[in-house]
Amino acid sequence: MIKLVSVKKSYKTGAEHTEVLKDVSIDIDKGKYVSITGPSGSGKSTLLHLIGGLEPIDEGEVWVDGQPVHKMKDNALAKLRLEKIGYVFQQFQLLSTATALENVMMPLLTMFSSAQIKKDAEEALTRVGLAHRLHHLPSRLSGGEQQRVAIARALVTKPEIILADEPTGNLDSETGMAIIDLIEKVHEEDGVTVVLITHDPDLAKRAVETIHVLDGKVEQSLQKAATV
Ligand SMILES: Nc1ncnc2c1ncn2[C@@H]1O[C@H](COP(=O)(O)OP(=O)(O)OP(=O)(O)O)[C@@H](O)[C@H]1O
Repeated sequence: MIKLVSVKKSYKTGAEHTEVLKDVSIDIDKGKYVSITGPSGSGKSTLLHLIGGLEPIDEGEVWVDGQPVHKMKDNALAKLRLEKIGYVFQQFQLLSTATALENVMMPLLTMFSSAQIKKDAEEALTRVGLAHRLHHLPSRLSGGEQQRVAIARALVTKPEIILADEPTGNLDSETGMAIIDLIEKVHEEDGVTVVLITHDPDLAKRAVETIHVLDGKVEQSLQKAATV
């Protein structure tokens, strides 16, 4: 489902040149639940951005569902992202002036009629336990509720892949665990491929495989005691 072949990625800021990923190859099968771990600044978010086609690579190949992300033009990439990928971020990234319902309707705006969009968004919010919060602005929701809205927004297009960048990073441990339970439920029920960045070793162990990022290289390994 996701394949990176000998990928290199660096950033230039003024005279500074940071080589973030040096020679990265990974292979994630359809329906797998994979965690990404590694020290701060090691390149975990960069790796997730490359998988999601959010940033260009310097060298190598990125394949998502058989499509060559490294060769695709902006329009084709936008279509791939919309149809295949749901993102969940640490900072929720909700539009503050839009209600929960409007935030979840947004990814669908170019796709369907308005009645269908509203129905799908309501269903997604109901699925994450927020049927009673449809018309709340993000500022009137708790952190955990805001992350549920973000998950509903990721799910509303029925993606095959969920990319989650530290989704529990801004939440207390109990709320964070409820969010992980929700992501795992979606993974199990829908067979969605999940790639999740986490600093928490216990959370990382719940995935079937772990990709550890260190010094620009990655090591992909099976969990010995995977629970999911
Ligand atoms: N757009 C950018 N421009 C310049 N440098 C960048 C950019 N994005 C990331 N970097 C640099 O690339 C390196 C890897 O960043 P990245 O965010 O991928 O690390 P991370 O492992 O996700 O870190 P954290 O765990 O702290 O979120 C860092 O040194 C960072 O400063």
